[in-house]
Amino acid sequence: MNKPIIALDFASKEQVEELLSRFSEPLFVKVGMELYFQEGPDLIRYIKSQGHDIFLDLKLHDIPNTVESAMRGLAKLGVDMVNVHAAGGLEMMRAAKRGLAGSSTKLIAVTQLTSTSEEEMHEDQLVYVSLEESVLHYAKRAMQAGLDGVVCSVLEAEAITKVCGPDFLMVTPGIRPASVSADDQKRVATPAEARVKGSSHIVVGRAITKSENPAESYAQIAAEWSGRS
Ligand SMILES: O=C(O)c1cc(=O)[nH]c(=O)n1[C@@H]1O[C@H](COP(=O)(O)O)[C@@H](O)[C@H]1O
Repeated sequence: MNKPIIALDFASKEQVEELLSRFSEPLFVKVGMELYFQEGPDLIRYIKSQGHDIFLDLKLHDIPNTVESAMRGLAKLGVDMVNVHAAGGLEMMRAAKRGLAGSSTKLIAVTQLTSTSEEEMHEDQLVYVSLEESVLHYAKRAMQAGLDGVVCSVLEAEAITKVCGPDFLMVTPGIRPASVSADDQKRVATPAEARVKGSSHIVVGRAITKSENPAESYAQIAAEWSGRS
């Protein structure tokens, strides 16, 4: 069972140090735009020096040439996973993969954000299919482009496995233990539901980082995710 990925949605290295100081084991952490835009590659090198795996979540979405060049730069950081928006298209995803050639960094594509409801997808994107159909379409395109998997919600995981097979990564944010508020997330599920529905990884931010005792919350979530509780 892969470790839960902790979303380090912080504004500074000091906050990262404070959180990491509460753990004694190697973690899988996610660095997103908020943190990376303020602390940059030095922070990535720092987290790696502490022995943690990193998902660098910058959700690239641009013309293929720009994405390929950006990925060539990110490949040098030696992170474990990066992502693009599947909405950037098949050619953009292929370009992203070319940019990572020679590195072992996994590349995944965001399908529909877990903060998006079906109604919002219709209104904002004028995409008039079901949300699951849209996510499945993006998953198929990501697979066709040779990517390692997708970011999706737990609610679509079973349908994606049927089409893309069990080895295709399904990294699922929008994870909330039963007692925790959904905040801005619309398509949420518990760690246990993620296991049952076949997620390969869960991403958990606020349920850990805003908790009174992050290490204890992490341990509870990891136990539920792995079926030990
Ligand atoms: O790519 C992501 O990581 C991502 C995709 C998505 O569809 N939904 C989503 O919530 N995320 C990220 O996952 C994390 C979820 O954080 P919490 O809602 O606090 O658990 C945030 O860092 C989001 O940026």
